[in-house]
Amino acid sequence: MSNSRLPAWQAFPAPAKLNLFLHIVGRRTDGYHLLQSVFQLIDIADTIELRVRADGEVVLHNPIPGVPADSDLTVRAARLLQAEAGCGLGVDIRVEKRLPMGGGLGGGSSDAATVLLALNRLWHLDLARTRLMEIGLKLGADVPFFVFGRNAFVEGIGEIMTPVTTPEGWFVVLHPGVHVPTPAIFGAADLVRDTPLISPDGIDYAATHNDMEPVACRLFPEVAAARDWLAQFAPARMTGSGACVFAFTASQTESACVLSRLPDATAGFQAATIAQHPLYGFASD
Ligand SMILES: C[C@@](CO)(OP(=O)(O)O)[C@H](O)COP(=O)(O)OP(=O)(O)OC[C@H]1O[C@@H](n2ccc(N)nc2=O)[C@H](O)[C@@H]1O
Ligand SMILES: Nc1ncnc2c1ncn2[C@@H]1O[C@H](COP(=O)(O)OP(=O)(O)O)[C@@H](O)[C@H]1O
Repeated sequence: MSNSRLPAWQAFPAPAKLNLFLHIVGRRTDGYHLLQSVFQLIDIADTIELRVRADGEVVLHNPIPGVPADSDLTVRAARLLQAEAGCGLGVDIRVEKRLPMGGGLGGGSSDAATVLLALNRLWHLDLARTRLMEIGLKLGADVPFFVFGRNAFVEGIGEIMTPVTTPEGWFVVLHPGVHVPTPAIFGAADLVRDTPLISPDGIDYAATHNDMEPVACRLFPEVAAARDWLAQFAPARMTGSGACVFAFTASQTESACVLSRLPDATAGFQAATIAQHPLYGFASD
């Protein structure tokens, strides 16, 4: 095929999430932890560019330094979808990373979900959302949420979803500049694993917390320092297994004002809430 006959690249967003709270409520027999959490979509995103190939190959054109192409969640998502749907088409992939890796913002999982949703359309698979969520769970516990595509009360290890309406506004998000390894937090002896169950109806956010936060703050004082700086302006907590911390503000002006006071050495950004994944319509219900 000559270059002029190649299909065009198409760009698709992969938004981040914040865990507005994260309770650990038990443990499965295989050691995986059972959670209750509200996952909130925000409008900062990676961009995934895709171009369909007729030869069945899945090719990542710009691997992330330190992540071999075969391990990249975008490549793994495309190959798993090919296998599960019995599809003979392939895809060229380019990933423009904006979301810090290992920040608790779900970047890798969102990249994978965007590949599943976009290829569902580009490969004309027409798989139902529930089927794509099942496939996504094989890639990571956060992937089903992004395929679900709406802010949700999430249970199990990340596969049970109840849609929730969350307050609209702006978050200030700080990256403390450390990498918190998720397995180290889940494996810690002092991790609280028996927080009482709550109901998704009428959540009192002030009465919630992130069970992983005290462990992350003990292991990485930088996380505690970032949270405590932010807490001068608004209630602040950690997302997921860290390292990012966030605070909610009602307006962009307010979040910009907090960011303007951020010490030079600390990385931070603002992001607005979104109610629905931009590729929500790419799977049928
Ligand atoms: C806690 C969350 C909340 O969103 O953290 P973030 O990754 O977003 O920070 C996720 O559920 C993280 O799930 P996931 O992203 O799949 O975790 P991984 O890094 O793949 O898991 C690493 C290890 O943590 C343990 N693990 C993970 C998920 C879980 N519900 N229970 C566990 O015990 C397992 O030992 C697993 O092998
Ligand atoms: N496309 C990808 N983007 C980010 N991380 C990826 C990707 N593919 C594989 N990974 C791996 O997944 C790990 C978790 O990344 P990420 O999802 O950004 O963090 P978190 O789960 O804390 O939000 C990374 O450290 C990296 O090794």
